[in-house]
Amino acid sequence: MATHKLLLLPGDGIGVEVMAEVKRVIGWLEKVGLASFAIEEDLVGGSAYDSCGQPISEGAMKRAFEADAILLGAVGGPKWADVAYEARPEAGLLRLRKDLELFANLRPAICYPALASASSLKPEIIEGLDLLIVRELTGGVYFGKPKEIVDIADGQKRAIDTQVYESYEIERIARVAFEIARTRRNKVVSCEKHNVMKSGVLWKQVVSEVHAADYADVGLEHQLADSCGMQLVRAPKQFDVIVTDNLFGDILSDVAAMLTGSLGMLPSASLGAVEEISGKRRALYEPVHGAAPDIAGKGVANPIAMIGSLAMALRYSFNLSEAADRIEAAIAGTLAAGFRTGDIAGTGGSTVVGTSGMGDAMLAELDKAA
Ligand SMILES: NC(=O)C1=CN([C@@H]2O[C@H](COP(=O)(O)OP(=O)(O)OC[C@H]3O[C@@H](n4cnc5c(N)ncnc54)[C@H](O)[C@@H]3O)[C@@H](O)[C@H]2O)C=CC1
Ligand SMILES: CC(C)CC(=O)C(=O)O
Ligand SMILES: [Mg+2]
Repeated sequence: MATHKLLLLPGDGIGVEVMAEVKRVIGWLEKVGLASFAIEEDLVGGSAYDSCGQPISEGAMKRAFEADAILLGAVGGPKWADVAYEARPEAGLLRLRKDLELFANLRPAICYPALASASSLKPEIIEGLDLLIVRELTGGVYFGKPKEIVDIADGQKRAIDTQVYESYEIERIARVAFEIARTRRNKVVSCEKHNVMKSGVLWKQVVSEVHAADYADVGLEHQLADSCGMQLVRAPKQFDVIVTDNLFGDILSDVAAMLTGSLGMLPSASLGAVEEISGKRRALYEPVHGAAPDIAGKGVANPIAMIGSLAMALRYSFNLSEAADRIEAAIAGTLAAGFRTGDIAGTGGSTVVGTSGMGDAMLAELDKAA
């Protein structure tokens, strides 16, 4: 069996706590012979800043380039609120995404049957929900220049962020969305704001051109981002694949997370281009949520998004679909058996557990099915 190079970057806050549960699942996969890993671990975010004065060290970046895949917990927290902007914890994650050219961020939102009542929406609105947000991850306003705060007249200041998209960036993310849609329900909604933003005008035009040229068999609808947010909470099951830019994708995926019951449920994969000769692609897997300082250190964080991110790594980076299926089935089984962390506890009839208790339940479920 091939041994895969896996870099673990737990990060800060609950990132460390949920990564601890993933390590146990990795140990289980190796124990039963479903996977073999050469594992390295390093710092990112505030923990890296505390150690070396940077949100990611050059050594960690080298390891990231050498890894077959990266698993990242989460970064950030109030401890680093006064750190220089360039060295803030989030800058470490943004550098990883940009330098590794991880332009395609897949954020699936699935409502597990057992959690239909955990959502803030009525069960009938979200039962059976299975949508995928394809978020452009290396362009747009998160990276556009200029990005600054400058002094202007009369003691006033001006803050500038710049939304920049070039057509090749839109084309490649559109292709990812159309390709994936063909393996699902064959429907793409492209989301931008062409009514007020030039980048939205180009986005809509390029997506339409790519569609007409190569994907006319796939359903395509354009929605303005604000309306798309409204539709996500009005009738989320209308969506199959949503393709959108970096900022709108960030916001809409937090909304989609709550449809499934909690931010603690949503995994993600950030993928680079497929290399022509090796067929490999750079990849980083992380939960959609952040470091959750409000619950960090309490042992109550939901590890399912992090464990689901491992399942995505097994599927997308290592072609270990049996191992991925087993983990995803264990997530569904654990929820069906009534185990809940506080964020998805709902009312009555369930066993409320902490982070490691959810890990225990997941391992028991994996053992049961082994
Ligand atoms: N990918 C990353 O590393 C991300 C980092 N952040 C950073 O995290 C810090 C906190 O940001 P917030 O806006 O509070 O977002 P957050 O995602 O950390 O938390 C938002 C809310 O969701 C809850 N939550 C999140 N994950 C959970 C889990 N697994 N189980 C149970 N509850 C969970 C939190 O307790 C909190 O109430 C900031 O520094 C932010 O920049 C935010 C989002 C993504
Ligand atoms: C750099 C991250 C903190 C941005 C974010 O919220 C995300 O990617 O989900
Ligand atoms: Mg976010």
